[in-house]
Amino acid sequence: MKYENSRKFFEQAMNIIPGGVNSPVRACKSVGSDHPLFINNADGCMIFDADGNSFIDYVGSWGPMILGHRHPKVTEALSFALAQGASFGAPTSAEIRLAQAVTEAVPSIEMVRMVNSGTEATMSAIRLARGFTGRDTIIKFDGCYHGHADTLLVEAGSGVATLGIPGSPGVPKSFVEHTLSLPYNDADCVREVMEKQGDKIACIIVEPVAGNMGLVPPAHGFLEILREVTEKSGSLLIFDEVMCGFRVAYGGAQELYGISPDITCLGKIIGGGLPVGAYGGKREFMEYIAPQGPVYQAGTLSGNPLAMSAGITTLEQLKKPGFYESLEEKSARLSEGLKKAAEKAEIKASFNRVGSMMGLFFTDKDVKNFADAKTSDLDLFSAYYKGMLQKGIYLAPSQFEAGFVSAAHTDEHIDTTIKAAEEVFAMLAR
Ligand SMILES: Cc1ncc(COP(=O)(O)O)c(C=O)c1O
Ligand SMILES: N[C@H](C=O)CCC(=O)O
Repeated sequence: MKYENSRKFFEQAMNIIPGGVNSPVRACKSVGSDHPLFINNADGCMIFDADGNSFIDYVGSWGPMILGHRHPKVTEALSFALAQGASFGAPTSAEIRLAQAVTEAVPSIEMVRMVNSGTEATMSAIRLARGFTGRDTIIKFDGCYHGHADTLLVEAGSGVATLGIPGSPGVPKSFVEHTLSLPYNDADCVREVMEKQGDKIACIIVEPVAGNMGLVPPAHGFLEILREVTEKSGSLLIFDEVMCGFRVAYGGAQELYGISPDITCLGKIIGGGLPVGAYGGKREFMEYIAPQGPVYQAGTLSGNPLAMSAGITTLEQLKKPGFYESLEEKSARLSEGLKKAAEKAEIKASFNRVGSMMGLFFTDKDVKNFADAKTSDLDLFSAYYKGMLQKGIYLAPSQFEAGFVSAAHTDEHIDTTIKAAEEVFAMLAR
C-alpha cells in the first residue's frame, strides 16, 4: 500500500495543527507510525483513505457508527434537517424527540440535558453531583476515561494511557485533590474507602463497561456494590455510558446488568456521528440544573438540530427487532475467530468482549483492570496493528482502546478479518 498523500497531508497539518491532529490518539504515535491515515470517505463498514486504499473499519469513529457509515436513513434525515437551517440557538421539537427516545430507552433517565461532547456530559454530571450533595470529593477508576475535564484526567485511560501522560500539566494540584482514583473491579477497595469517607463523596463515576483501557467488562457484582455503597452514603452513582450506551444493549450497560444509576452520561451513538453528548437522570437531580435549579451549565450549539436528527434516526434503526441479536452474532464470530487464530499461532493473548465492543490484549493475564491491561506487550500490539493495516484492516492505533463491530459488517468482512489476523499472528510468532 502507498500512503504518499496521507504523509503529505500530515506534514502540512503538523505545521498548523498541534501534533497534526485534533485529538491525540489519532496521530498513531504509540504504534510507531510516522503519520496517521487521512480519510477521504467511508461507506458501510469500509473506510477509504486519501491514497485510494480501502480498509474494513473497526474504529467506527471511536464508537458512534454502530449502523456503519453513511446509513441511507441517517443521510436522508440530515439532508432534510440541513435544509431547515444548521443551528438556531433556540429550542426545536427535535430536542424533545431525542429526549423522549433516550428516556424511553433508559428508564433511570427521567430528564435529559443535551450537550456537545462526552467531555461536557461527564464534566456537567460531576458539577451536578457536587452541587446536589454539597460535597467535593469524587471517586473514579484507574484506566477509565471520562473525557478531558481537569478533574477526570487522573489515572485516565485512552490517549492519556496511550501516550503515558501522568494526568496532565496545566491541571493545578488543587483541582485534582478531590479526585480519588481506585482500581477498577476492586469491590473491597471501594467498600473500604466508602466506609471511611462515604459522607464526603459527592459521586462515584464509572464506565460500567470500560472501553478506554482496551475493553474490560465489570466483574460479577462490581456494579451492584457501587450502587449499594453510594445509596448508603448519600453519594450519586454516575454511569458514564458515552461509549457503551446504546452499544451493548438498547438501554445500555444498565439494562444489560440490571443496575439503575442516579445519573447517566451519553454521547457518540446518540449523535449518529455528529458532535453530541447528554446527561440525564432522576427528576430530583436534573431539576437542580439551571434555569430550573442553581447548578449552571450551558452551550451555544447544545441540542443542535443536525445532531438531534442524526441521533433520532439512529435510535429508530437500533430499535428494530433483532438488531442487537444480529450484532451479537457477528461480534461473537469475530472474537471467536481471532481467539482461535491467536491460539493456533501460539500468541499470548487475552480477549474480552461485551456485545459489539471488544479488546485483544497481548498478555497471558485475564485483563480485569488497568494494571492487568498494562502488562500487555505494546511492541507486539504495534506489530499487530501495522500488519493488520497492511492487510486492509483498520483498528484503533492503541492497546488501550476498544474495537467496534457495526451492523454493516457482514460475515464476509469478518472472515476476511480473521484470515488477515491468522496471517499476521503467524508472522508475529516467527
Ligand atoms: C466513556 C467515555 N466518556 C467520555 C468520553 C469523552 O467524550 P468526547 O470525546 O466526546 O468528549 C469518551 C470518549 O472520548 C468516552 O469513551
Ligand atoms: N477513547 C477515546 C474515546 O472514546 C478516543 C477518542 C479520542 O480521544 O479521540
